[in-house]
Amino acid sequence: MLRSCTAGLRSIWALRGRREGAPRLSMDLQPARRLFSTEKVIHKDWALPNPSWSKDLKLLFDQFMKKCEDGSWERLPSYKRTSTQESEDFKTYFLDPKLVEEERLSQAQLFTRGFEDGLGFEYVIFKNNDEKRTVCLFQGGPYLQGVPGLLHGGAMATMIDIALGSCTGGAVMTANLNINFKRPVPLCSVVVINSQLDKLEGRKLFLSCNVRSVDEKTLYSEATGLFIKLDPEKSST
Ligand SMILES: CCCCCCCCCCCCCCCC(=O)SCCNC(=O)CCNC(=O)[C@H](O)C(C)(C)COP(=O)(O)OP(=O)(O)OC[C@H]1O[C@@H](n2cnc3c(N)ncnc32)[C@H](O)[C@@H]1OP(=O)(O)O
Repeated sequence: MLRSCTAGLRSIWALRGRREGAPRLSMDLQPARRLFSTEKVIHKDWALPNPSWSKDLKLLFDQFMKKCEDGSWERLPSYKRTSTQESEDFKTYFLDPKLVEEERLSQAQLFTRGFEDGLGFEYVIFKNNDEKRTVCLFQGGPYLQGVPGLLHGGAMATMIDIALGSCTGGAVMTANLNINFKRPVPLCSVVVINSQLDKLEGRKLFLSCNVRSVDEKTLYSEATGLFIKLDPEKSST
């Protein structure tokens, strides 16, 4: 595990070195091309393998991609920024434009996707629509440390929230999240989050999940969540 983490860090440093050189090169580019490359970063799908992914993560990814071939499972793409349509949909609920300046909003991005490759949240979610469940493959990088050598519980809570939320679809918000942390998660290891929709009651979605090691022998956490479908008649702010 330690070796794969060190190897991961080495490839991260290699990537960082390359990226640090990138702005100098782009100085020569025409503005239109610069805009194009920025657009490419914004629209990049981050739920795909990169050099920081460990052997375990790549292996599981390949297994689930196979399951997608007959259409029973789908890989959910993941972007740094919400699409214009999604942002517009959410504005229906959060109407007060004074809350966040437009300029700040234009810089906004999903914080799980704000890290350099391998340093933060590396994850991909697969969804089985018929069974109303998802599987999230997650590798927490070195910047997510809490207790030395271990993943921060808040990072785990974030991934659990996202994993549970991926079982819902549409405009929902987390109203309640309960987590039992049973075993600490080693930093840079891969965990599997199995989530399911247990019950739908009006606008309330009751969900649960468990977090296990790749070999399924270690149960790291169990959680339940309540998500509420937003009511267009109500403003939440
Ligand atoms: C559109 C396209 C989307 C695409 C998008 C893509 C985004 C790319 C992925 C990003 C993924 C990031 C995932 C981040 C997910 C967060 O981080 S969400 C942020 C954290 N959560 C919050 O800030 C929520 C704050 N709370 C609220 O805004 C409001 O309380 C809520 C949750 C919207 C509910 O308010 P409300 O609509 O007025 O509902 P309300 O009438 O109070 O309650 C409805 C029912 O739920 C019950 N209820 C409400 N809260 C609770 C509670 N805490 N416990 C128990 N019961 C409760 C009520 O008792 C009521 O029950 P019934 O009487 O109907 O039986």
